[in-house]
Amino acid sequence: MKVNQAEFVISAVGPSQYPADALPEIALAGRSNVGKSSLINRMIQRKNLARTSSKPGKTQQLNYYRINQDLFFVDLPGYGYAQVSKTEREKWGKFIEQYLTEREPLKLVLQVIDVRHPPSKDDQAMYAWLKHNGVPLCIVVTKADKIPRGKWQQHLKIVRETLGADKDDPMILFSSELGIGKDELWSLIEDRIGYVPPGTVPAETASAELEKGEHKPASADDREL
Ligand SMILES: Nc1nc2c(ncn2[C@@H]2O[C@H](COP(=O)(O)OP(=O)(O)OP(=O)(O)O)[C@@H](O)[C@H]2O)c(=O)[nH]1
Ligand SMILES: [Mg+2]
Repeated sequence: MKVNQAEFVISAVGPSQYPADALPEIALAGRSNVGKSSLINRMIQRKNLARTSSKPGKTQQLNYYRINQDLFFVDLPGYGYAQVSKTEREKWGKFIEQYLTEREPLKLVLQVIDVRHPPSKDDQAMYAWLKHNGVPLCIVVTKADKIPRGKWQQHLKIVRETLGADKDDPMILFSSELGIGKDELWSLIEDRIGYVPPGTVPAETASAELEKGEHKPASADDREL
């Protein structure tokens, strides 16, 4: 997808604040500091539209970013951040669970995992919970630039095994630093939201034209000798 326009829309703290545009939504879930906001910035090629930080716990609300008039990225607060109080965590947990299970325009959750470490207990619980609730997901294994290329496959295997992921769950290796995986992730998102690039002739129109004979192959008489 060509990103012509990307803008921050709202930090929502409750369903009444979710945008009413009915555009498809792609949400990002993952441990605090794993690189969710950086991933959004890389996908839209902006340095710091989604606020990032080397300190965990930066993203505290559901932050909506509108991309063209095509979709929203929804940056969720990171989980597993010990310094947030237990009551606060429970409150946020309920709010996010509700979003993930009830939000109609939500088309895909990107579960973001750090390539360097086996998925944590929180990652495993999140994966199991998403599957249990039938939420469509893609595992995005990020910070690929932090380990040598020769170790990528081995680490991806550990991620899949530790999560207990199904073999048909999509998994994409990513690096916000270098842009690895960006095109692959866009293709998957486009597929899931049924994106048709501008200027494309829809399949029905093309076949209707063929039926009308507008693209009839040249007859034998027309052929040059
Ligand atoms: N080398 C490298 N660093 C990364 C990558 N992605 C993120 N980082 C760094 O990791 C830190 C955390 O990134 P964020 O994008 O803020 O993480 P987050 O998951 O949004 O964190 P919270 O909002 O706290 O949940 C920052 O210092 C980023 O620069 C990556 O692909 N490669
Ligand atoms: Mg963030």
